[in-house]
Amino acid sequence: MSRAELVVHQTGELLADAVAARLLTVLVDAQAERGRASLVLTGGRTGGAVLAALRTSLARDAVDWSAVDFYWGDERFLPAGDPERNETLAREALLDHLPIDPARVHPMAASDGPLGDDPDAAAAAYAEVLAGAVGRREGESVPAFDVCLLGVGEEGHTASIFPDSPAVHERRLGVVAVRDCPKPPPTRISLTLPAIRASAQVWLITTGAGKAEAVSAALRDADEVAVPAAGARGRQRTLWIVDSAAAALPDGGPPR
Ligand SMILES: O=C(O)[C@H](O)[C@@H](O)[C@H](O)[C@H](O)COP(=O)(O)O
Repeated sequence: MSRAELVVHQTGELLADAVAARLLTVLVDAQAERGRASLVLTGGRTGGAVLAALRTSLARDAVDWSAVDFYWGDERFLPAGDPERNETLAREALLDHLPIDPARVHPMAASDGPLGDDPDAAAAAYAEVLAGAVGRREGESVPAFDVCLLGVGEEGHTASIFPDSPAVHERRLGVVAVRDCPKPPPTRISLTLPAIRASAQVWLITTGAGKAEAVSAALRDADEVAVPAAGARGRQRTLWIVDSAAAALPDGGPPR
């Protein structure tokens, strides 16, 4: 697993544009190398801002969007189209504006879909999607995502993996149902840390002073059970991309 690298941008707006630019470059390079690319999307404010910045980027169409596989790191287990779903956020901010191949968009199940209101069935179904995905390495049950975008919570959660939760202790399954989630809504589907760690690159993107403690703890190699975001590492690269407020500890010092 790669060591965490810190990238600081002055403001949240600049961060969104800079992550969009960085993402476009990685996707173009992946497609130049093998004709396709795969991206794991995240929910949350910061994740949404990056998608909007991608939509308006002048270089947007340097990517062949019909050859990108889109996945989600987590999803709120709600009815299809619910404004609180990360899929709804991604479609409105970006996907509805791109010439994507609908067959290459892989949302996590909604609570009113064919699987019914059963988050365990939804998690198992998503694990099947990953197991059959292109780009999966021999013997692996999860594809080597080119980039896994992740948000970070103030207490150090990432995706829907919260401190000392069943999800953070999961070592075998790649996708789990999450119940009684401290961040509403309470029921979610989430990739686990082993699934996240199958990624070539993991980018944790966060802004605001409220995240500074979590950023600092993770960059100081906090235990992943206490700070799940600390366990989100890519095989090739792990980037913590934050704004100045999230990079500065209350005493004004840098995170490390
Ligand atoms: O479904 C979700 O809520 C997200 O996946 C979650 O992990 C989010 O990314 C973080 O809580 C950060 O959210 P903000 O960027 O809004 O602070």
